[in-house]
Amino acid sequence: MDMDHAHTLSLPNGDVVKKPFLIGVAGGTASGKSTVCKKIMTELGQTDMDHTQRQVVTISQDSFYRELTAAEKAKAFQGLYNFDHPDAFDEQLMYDTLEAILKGVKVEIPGYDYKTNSLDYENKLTIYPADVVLFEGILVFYFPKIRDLFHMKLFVDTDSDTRLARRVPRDINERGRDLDAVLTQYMTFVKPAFEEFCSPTKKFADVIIPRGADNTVAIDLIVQHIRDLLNSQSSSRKGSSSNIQINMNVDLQKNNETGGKKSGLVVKIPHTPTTASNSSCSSASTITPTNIKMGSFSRPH
Ligand SMILES: Nc1ncnc2c1ncn2[C@@H]1O[C@H](COP(=O)(O)OP(=O)(O)O)[C@@H](O)[C@H]1O
Ligand SMILES: O=c1ccn([C@@H]2O[C@H](COP(=O)(O)O)[C@@H](O)[C@H]2O)c(=O)[nH]1
Repeated sequence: MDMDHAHTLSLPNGDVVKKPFLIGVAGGTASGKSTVCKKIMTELGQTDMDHTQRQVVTISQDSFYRELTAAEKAKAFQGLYNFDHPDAFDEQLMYDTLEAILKGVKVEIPGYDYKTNSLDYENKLTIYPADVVLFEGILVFYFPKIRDLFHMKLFVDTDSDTRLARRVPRDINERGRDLDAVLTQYMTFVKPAFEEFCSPTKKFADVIIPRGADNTVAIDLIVQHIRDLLNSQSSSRKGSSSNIQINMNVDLQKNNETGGKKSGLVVKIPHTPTTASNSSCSSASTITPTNIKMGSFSRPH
């Protein structure tokens, strides 16, 4: 199989399949990862579209939890199972599935039933070859092999009080939990695991989104970037030989240096976009006001 440097794969039989652009979306529990992904899909007009026709799809890391034994399930019901430890996930299956998606293969992924703490094979999600795939979850940047598959990495950064305040009612109302179990699980596993495994992965992000889905500036920028990407893909399918250029390495952190008074942005755009991966943006023009620092990076492979 011949893999070109743009966005398609040429199969030995001459067929050409899409090679998706893979975006990882990490962040603590209830930080707003799914909501951010939904907003991105909606703004791109994808949610009303037949799922076989979508150019952007979202999958959840929760679909890769390991099956629990009966004893583990009994613990889980009392909030005494650690779903926030990396070992709770099937890393190999996650990797193989993302690899298949990147090769343009149609894959089936189970849903997840939080009420029974188990994978839901009745509600499988079929992922058709798509242009952009969003993969969201608490530990999507934890595993180095998986982290390296992403072409772009977003971290949804919502403060822990807000996250707890969202998680408690969500787990009670939507995930069938009682208050005692939710708080026990949070204090025993969720909070310590966030500090140990999730929060340190923020440093791998290309874009940090403070306040999650409320941050419309960040989401609009990301959406615009994806639009540019999809446009460049469709023009390249029409015959252009240019690679996809990604001219963002955005750090959407609060601007503390200005004491929060000036919530401006600094957008640096390279004069001449290059394909050098992780290259710094030394000769850049500056657009203000913004609190975004942009470098440039390009699609790996
Ligand atoms: N910006 C927001 N304002 C208010 N509630 C929100 C916001 N973002 C998410 N929520 C709510 O918080 C809960 C967790 O959000 P979700 O997007 O599912 O987070 P995650 O995918 O990170 O667990 C959900 O009930 C959701 O409706
Ligand atoms: O059976 C389960 C599986 C997962 N969890 C908790 O879910 C979150 C991850 O989902 P978010 O949507 O990112 O919150 C994780 O913190 C697990 O503790 C669960 O409680 N039960």
